[in-house]
Amino acid sequence: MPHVTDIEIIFQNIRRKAPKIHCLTNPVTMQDVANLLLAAGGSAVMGQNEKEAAEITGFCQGTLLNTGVPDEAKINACILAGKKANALRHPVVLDPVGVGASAFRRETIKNLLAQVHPDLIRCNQEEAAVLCSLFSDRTSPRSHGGVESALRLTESDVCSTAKQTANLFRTTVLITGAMDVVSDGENTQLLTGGDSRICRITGGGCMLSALCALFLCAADSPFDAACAAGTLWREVACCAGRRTDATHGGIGTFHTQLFDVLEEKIFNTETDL
Ligand SMILES: Nc1ncnc2c1ncn2[C@@H]1O[C@H](COP(=O)(O)OP(=O)(O)OP(=O)(O)O)[C@@H](O)[C@H]1O
Ligand SMILES: Cc1ncsc1CCO
Repeated sequence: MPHVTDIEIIFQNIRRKAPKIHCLTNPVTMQDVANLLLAAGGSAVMGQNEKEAAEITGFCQGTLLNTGVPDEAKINACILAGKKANALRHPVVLDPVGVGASAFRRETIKNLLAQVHPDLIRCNQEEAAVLCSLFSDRTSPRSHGGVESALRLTESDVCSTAKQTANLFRTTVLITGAMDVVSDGENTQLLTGGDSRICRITGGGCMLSALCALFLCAADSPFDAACAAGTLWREVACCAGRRTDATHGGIGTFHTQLFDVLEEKIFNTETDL
């Protein structure tokens, strides 16, 4: 896990650079993703028409390929944006939402991964297992949870899956769930804490993927960025939960508090949360 001062340096870089992220995302969580990036000190440009995707990538600093609610044109736009970002050496984050949910998703995301190199894959346990099965002889999970994970891996299995995914795609991976694991194939880091109420709002993972894209624009390596973003998002959920309890709030309060706490952590590090 990055040292506190390393996280502070990432925060300073974000505040100074205000990175703009080209987000190819999904209509379910699009507004949360845009607001999260603004709360965290960056900004979003949503553009997923094939005719403009690469052009928009060119003036942004990072690229988020969230394949939720896919169609052919959207995946083609992801490929165009991803290739352009690779050519410019801009960081690319892939969030392969529900990749196991249909043959169409498996085929199109496999095609995307054959043409675009993500610097970070942020996914849940089931999505990681399905990705591995696409490019190895690992068997695909037999039942799937749609966009949620039907898998509940042990700590040692999730660590070995993270390492396998990182090695297979020569990248860094952040697998989320009851515990998170970051691996670049050599280093593996477990992240714990948080608040399980995050599973009762949609987009907890989509927002984290956007935060990772922002942190990749401000950290020394994808591994440091993923550890810092994953750790921060769990701390944010924990503080949001405490504040929700203190005001006897429900899941709507928790959702709103995620944005308030994130903004305070990045812009007012002196605040006692
Ligand atoms: N049981 C849990 N307890 C605490 N935090 C959790 C738990 N499960 C997931 N999280 C956290 O929720 C966030 C989202 O992870 P999750 O695995 O739910 O992503 P996802 O399935 O891609 O989400 P979505 O599809 O809703 O965007 C991560 O920060 C993760 O650490
Ligand atoms: C529910 C849902 N379906 C596609 S994307 C999404 C948001 C959480 O990933």
